[in-house]
Amino acid sequence: MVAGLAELLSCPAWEFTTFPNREGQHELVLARDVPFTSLCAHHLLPFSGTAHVGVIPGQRIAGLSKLARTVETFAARMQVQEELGQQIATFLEERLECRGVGVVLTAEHLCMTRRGVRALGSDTVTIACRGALRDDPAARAEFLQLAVPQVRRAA
Ligand SMILES: Nc1nc2c(ncn2[C@@H]2O[C@H](COP(=O)(O)OP(=O)(O)OP(=O)(O)O)[C@@H](O)[C@H]2O)c(=O)[nH]1
Repeated sequence: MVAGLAELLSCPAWEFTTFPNREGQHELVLARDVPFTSLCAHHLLPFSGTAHVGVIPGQRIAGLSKLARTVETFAARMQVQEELGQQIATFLEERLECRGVGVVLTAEHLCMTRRGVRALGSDTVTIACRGALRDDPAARAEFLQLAVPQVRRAA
């Protein structure tokens, strides 16, 4: 497990409010376009963009703001984008004991667009999926179609 993640799992800075899944919501719940800013651990320059966080609930439903709070909490560290997505997915999977988690991050890295290679206008998309959103092709396709901006625009 990533250093510090175990500590956060047992003691987040905010209440991770959940509700009983009384009506059997075992379909996708998706928080889209959650803005985030983090700091590139290598260059100490910001990278920022949007997160799309999908959950297929199990016995509990997450308070919706807690999905965005999870993104904010992990983005507050110095990060590598791939690890940020994986940490969010691991945290939600563990806390919610849900059937699936998917995290799509789209971000501009200033270390890549404003210095170095200066690839102005580029962004980076990373995907971290667990459970049904990783292993069930239909569930994964539905999640990505609703989450990924390029797919959404084409639809
Ligand atoms: N799943 C779900 N959650 C909802 C809905 N409406 C509101 N919520 C969430 O219910 C939760 C209530 O959590 P609390 O911790 O009591 O609320 P809070 O202290 O205002 O927390 P923050 O909104 O995170 O500041 C929040 O996460 C809301 O976003 C809904 O229709 N579905």
